[in-house]
Amino acid sequence: MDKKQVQETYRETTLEEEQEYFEEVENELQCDLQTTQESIDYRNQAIKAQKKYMRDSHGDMDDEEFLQNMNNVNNDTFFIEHAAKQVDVLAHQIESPYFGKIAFEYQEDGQVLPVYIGTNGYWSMDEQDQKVYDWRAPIASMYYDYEKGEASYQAPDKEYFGKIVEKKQFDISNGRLHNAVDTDEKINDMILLDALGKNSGTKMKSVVATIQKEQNALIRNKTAYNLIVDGRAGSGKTVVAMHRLAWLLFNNRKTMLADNVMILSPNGIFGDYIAGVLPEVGEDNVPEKEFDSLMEEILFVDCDYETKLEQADRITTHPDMESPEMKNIAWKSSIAFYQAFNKYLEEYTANIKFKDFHFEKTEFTKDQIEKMFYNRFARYPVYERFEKIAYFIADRVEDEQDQAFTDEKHQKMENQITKEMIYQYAERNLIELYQDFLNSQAEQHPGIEQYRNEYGKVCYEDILAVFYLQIYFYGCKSYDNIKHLVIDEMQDYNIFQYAVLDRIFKCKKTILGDSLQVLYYNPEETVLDVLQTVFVPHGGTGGCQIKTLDTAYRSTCEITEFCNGILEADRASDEAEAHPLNRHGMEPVTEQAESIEDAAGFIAEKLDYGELDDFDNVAILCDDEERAFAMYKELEEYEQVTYLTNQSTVYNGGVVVLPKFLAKGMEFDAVFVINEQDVMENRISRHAFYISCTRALHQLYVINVTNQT
Ligand SMILES: Nc1ncnc2c1ncn2[C@@H]1O[C@H](COP(=O)(O)OP(=O)(O)OP(=O)(O)O)[C@@H](O)[C@H]1O
Repeated sequence: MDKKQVQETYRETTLEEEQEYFEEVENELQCDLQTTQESIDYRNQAIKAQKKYMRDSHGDMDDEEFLQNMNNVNNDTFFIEHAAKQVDVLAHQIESPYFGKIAFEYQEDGQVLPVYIGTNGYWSMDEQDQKVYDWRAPIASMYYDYEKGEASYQAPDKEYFGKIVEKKQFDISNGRLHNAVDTDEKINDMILLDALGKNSGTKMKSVVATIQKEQNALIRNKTAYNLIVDGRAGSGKTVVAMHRLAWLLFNNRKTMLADNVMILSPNGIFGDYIAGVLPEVGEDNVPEKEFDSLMEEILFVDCDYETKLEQADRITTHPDMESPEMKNIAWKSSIAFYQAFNKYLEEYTANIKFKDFHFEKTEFTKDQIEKMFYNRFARYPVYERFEKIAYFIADRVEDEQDQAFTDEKHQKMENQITKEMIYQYAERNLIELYQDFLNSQAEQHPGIEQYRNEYGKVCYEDILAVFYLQIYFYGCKSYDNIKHLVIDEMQDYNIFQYAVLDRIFKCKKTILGDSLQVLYYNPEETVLDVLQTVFVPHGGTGGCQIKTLDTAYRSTCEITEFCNGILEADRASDEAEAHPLNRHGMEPVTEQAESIEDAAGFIAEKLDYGELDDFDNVAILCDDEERAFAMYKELEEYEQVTYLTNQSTVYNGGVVVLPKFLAKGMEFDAVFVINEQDVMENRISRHAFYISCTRALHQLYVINVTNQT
């Protein structure tokens, strides 16, 4: 650790001194940018020359020389790709190299280290000095965690203690230092409020300069295997998720690349919405997937099944919790049902009837197979155990035939043996097996045996259980390269989905959501109960740490309080409501409209009078796709109005009409919520209403259509 400045008594820097330091850093960055750019140009010339040489002397070249030349071209190309990224980072740094500073006085020797903190770090080759620290560096954590006074940070070697003797925030943009202010809590609040008062933009941005202490603790959490964040609407869960990924990638450079992490997202638009955050902090984007496409990719059971959206439609058409549909969904997503199914599968597995097994002239006794199946390989999925046993049988065949098989022949034989064993002992149609289980439960739960919807498709809640069954038996290795999984909107997954995800992604996870933003609600148990059932500690791994976030950063105080009111009756006594920040705006407006045309007229008037012109993003949220389309038709003459569906993957701002369920996780400067039903009537519609209203940053309009359909 370099301590650059040793001072008897520390004196805070003046603006002139900061200006000097700033210019010094800017000059170095400019030089670095120029050198990097020149080396790119040089390598580009080299590639051109190399290619020309290869073309001209193609006939005279032997293979070795040709390969050597190709290698040179590839190396240069690789260099250019890397340098181009560096150019992007440097260009960004020249605009704004850092946003904050602390000076830390070490307890052990009294030396003071000034630490400038930026979106990316900067190491000066000339001075061999860390001019700017990346916000993810261990020492930078103190900037978010402490005011002036005693502080400490955990470096890889040990924890360092001391005190912060200076803390500054810089106003830097377009390569100019406009101001430097000494910060305390009050100033921090002003800077945060200023950031939140701006328009939302169509893509999520990084907020490295204003990360809050409680968010920082989650972003840098090292102790949880599965970190669960239950945070109120707008409390920064997605912010935490994206910055945590950036932190993980930065601090595990050697073992974790962008391809080794994955985000499970609620829909395609959400993926587009978050796509800018990682590149902004100099990281590559990470793969992102929706649960249903993961299931489509892995599930091999041959049947027609309902999608999540079709299930959502069924839920909204039967919102009565006592209807047979809802009762079935509730029961089949419950912890008790999951446990009963597991018990059934354990019994099924325990009762497999083994016999002596013959392959060619080699024999394995029933006892030998049973021992391997129930003891040695008991921790593997059922059919994977057969694969493991097959390996030993193939070895025995090899020995007895006194031949050395090639790897390929060995593998072929293992596959054949596995197939044979499954056929002899355990071959079952998974749907039939599931049906058997349902029938076994039918006496206690009449109607449970019904697993197809009115169109003959396997219901969504049932296909999730069947998917689990497949993974239980066959396992899945497709995602063994993933080292961290982020699951956003955790309240939207049921117990089978979590059990499947736990078996497919055998890695650490960050799981974030809001138990109040649940659409379909089982009053008996919460998503937190579900997570604690699935993610139990085993063999030193697993288990979960549950954390909460209660401050609502997105919306004005007025909107947050309006939203809290919607769920007042539903909130359990131990569930905290969202705490608004001290950011004020217009009171939410509630209007009555006679018809959808009337509601559209209200919005059109605002468009005509330019009342929404100050906003980049405005959303009109309708009950479902059909109603959203009808509203869009009313407003389509306005060229800034567009329509978003479940198939949309890009959102470019403007005024957008979309169904309420698609707005999950997103935010807009102003929101119009169109209610064509009595939204306060039942729990599901109240929650859908709550989710819609919590999307608004600055203005909220609720339009209740009276001639309800
Ligand atoms: N520390 C912060 N500094 C600046 N802005 C922040 C901060 N934390 C959150 N925000 C802003 O608050 C808004 C809400 O954040 P985010 O979308 O992460 O919340 P969320 O908890 O995922 O919300 P929801 O569950 O309602 O979708 C975003 O505009 C985000 O940029």
